[in-house]
Amino acid sequence: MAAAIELRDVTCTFVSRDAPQRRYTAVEGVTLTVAEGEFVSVVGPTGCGKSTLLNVTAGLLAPSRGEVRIFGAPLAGINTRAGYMFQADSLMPWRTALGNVMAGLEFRGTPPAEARALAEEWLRRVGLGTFGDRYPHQMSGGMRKRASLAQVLALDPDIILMDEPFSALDIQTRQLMENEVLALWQAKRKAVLFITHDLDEAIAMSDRVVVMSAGPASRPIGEFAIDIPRPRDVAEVKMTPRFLELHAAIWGVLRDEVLKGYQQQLRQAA
Ligand SMILES: Nc1ncnc2c1ncn2[C@@H]1O[C@H](COP(=O)(O)OP(=O)(O)OP(=O)(O)O)[C@@H](O)[C@H]1O
Repeated sequence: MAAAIELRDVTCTFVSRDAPQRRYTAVEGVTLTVAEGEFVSVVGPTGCGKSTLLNVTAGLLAPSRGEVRIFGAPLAGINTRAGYMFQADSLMPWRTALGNVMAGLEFRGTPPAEARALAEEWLRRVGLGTFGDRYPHQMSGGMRKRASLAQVLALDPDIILMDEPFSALDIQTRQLMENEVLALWQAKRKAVLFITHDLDEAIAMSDRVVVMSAGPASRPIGEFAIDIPRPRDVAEVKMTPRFLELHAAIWGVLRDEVLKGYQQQLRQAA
C-alpha cells in the first residue's frame, strides 16, 4: 500500500528577494513517509525547516529538488487530500463559528443545507455545539482552536497537517485539546503530520517522532517509534517509565541540534 505522504529526497532552497545571488537551503535531501492512519511528529530546533516541509506537503511550496507523493501519486499543485491547521487562527473574523466551519464546505460545492448540518455536527463534536453563533472575537483561544479543528475535520481530509496548532494555548487547555485531537484521530485514523517544538507533546501524541537537524540544509537525523499503548491521556502518559525512556533517548539526539540552532540565531541577530 502506498504511503499517505512520501517526501523523496526533498530540498528547498530560498532565494533572497533583495539579493537574488544569496540563497538559503532550508532543508536538503529529506526523505520522510507517513503511512495511512499514522500519526507522525517532526521536532527540531527553531528555523530548521519544519514549516517548510509542511508547506511542501500541502502543495503550497514546490521543492527545489525531489518529489512529493500523496497516496502514491506525484503531487502537482495544492494537495486536495490534505487539511491544514496553522499556528495562527484561520477563522474569518466576519463569520460566526458556524459560518466559518461552513465556509470550506460551501467552497467545495456542498449544498448549503448539507453544509450547515455537517458544520453543526462538527461543532458539537469539538464541544462548541451551543456556540455556533459566536464570532471569533467572542471566543477564547481554546474555543477558536476548536472551531479551526472543526473547520479542518468537517472537510474529511485523508491527511491532516498541523503546524504547532496548540502552541498559543495555556497548558491545561492545550492538554484538553491534545486529548480531543487524539480521540477524534483514533476514531477516524487519518494520516497526520504534526509539527511541534514540544518534545513532550510529540511523544504523547505520535506513533513516530522524527528529529530534524539544525539548519541550514536540515534533514532528519533520528526516528523513534513511540510504542506507548493507546488510547492515551497526554497528561498521564508523561508519567510512565516508557515515556521517560523515550524522552531521554530523543532528547539525546535533539539537544545538540537545539544548541546549534540557538547559536545560529544569535549569529544571525549579531
Ligand atoms: N519564503 C522564504 N524565503 C526565504 N527564506 C525562507 C522562506 N521560508 C522559510 N525561510 C527560511 O527557511 C528556514 C526554515 O524556515 P521554517 O519556517 O520552515 O522553519 P521552522 O523549523 O518551521 O521554524 P520555527 O520552528 O521557528 O517555526 C528559516 O531559516 C527561514 O528563515
